[in-house]
Amino acid sequence: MTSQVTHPRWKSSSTHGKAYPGTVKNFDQLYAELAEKAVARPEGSGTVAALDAGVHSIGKKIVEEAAEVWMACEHETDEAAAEEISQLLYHLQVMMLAKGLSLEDVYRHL
Ligand SMILES: N=c1c2ncn([C@@H]3O[C@H](COP(=O)(O)OP(=O)(O)OP(=O)(O)O)[C@@H](O)[C@H]3O)c2ncn1[C@@H]1O[C@H](COP(=O)(O)O)[C@@H](O)[C@H]1O
Repeated sequence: MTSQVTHPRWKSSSTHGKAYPGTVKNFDQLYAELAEKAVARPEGSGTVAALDAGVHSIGKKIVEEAAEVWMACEHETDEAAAEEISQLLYHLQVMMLAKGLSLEDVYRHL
């Protein structure tokens, strides 16, 4: 049987940025920013350093962040859980770039 999860905040929060301050970026915008950095390679970019470290290192970071998401969701505040989830999404995007995968490559499986 398929279980359905419902959460009141899914209904009340905007998915189009209206509920957030102007500085907040969405998933596509972050990917575009990281893709640009991968090419321009600005000094001090953690993304460039992560890409240079390679797929193995990025993979380890993803596993670490995934564990932090799990722990935060079970034992910490919703805010902490949301922050950990954002970090996991970031590292997944870094892996996509390392592998040369576009957003469309991933989205077509959703
Ligand atoms: N959204 C993120 C982001 N989320 C997570 N992280 C990285 O992931 C780490 C996660 O923090 P943790 O506390 O879990 O890990 P940590 O063990 O303290 O950190 P490390 O020692 O492992 O780096 C952070 O320290 C960052 O290095 C991010 N790094 C960058 N971004 C965004 O990516 C864009 C490009 O960033 P730069 O490439 O650094 O310019 C900017 O918009 C940033 O805001």
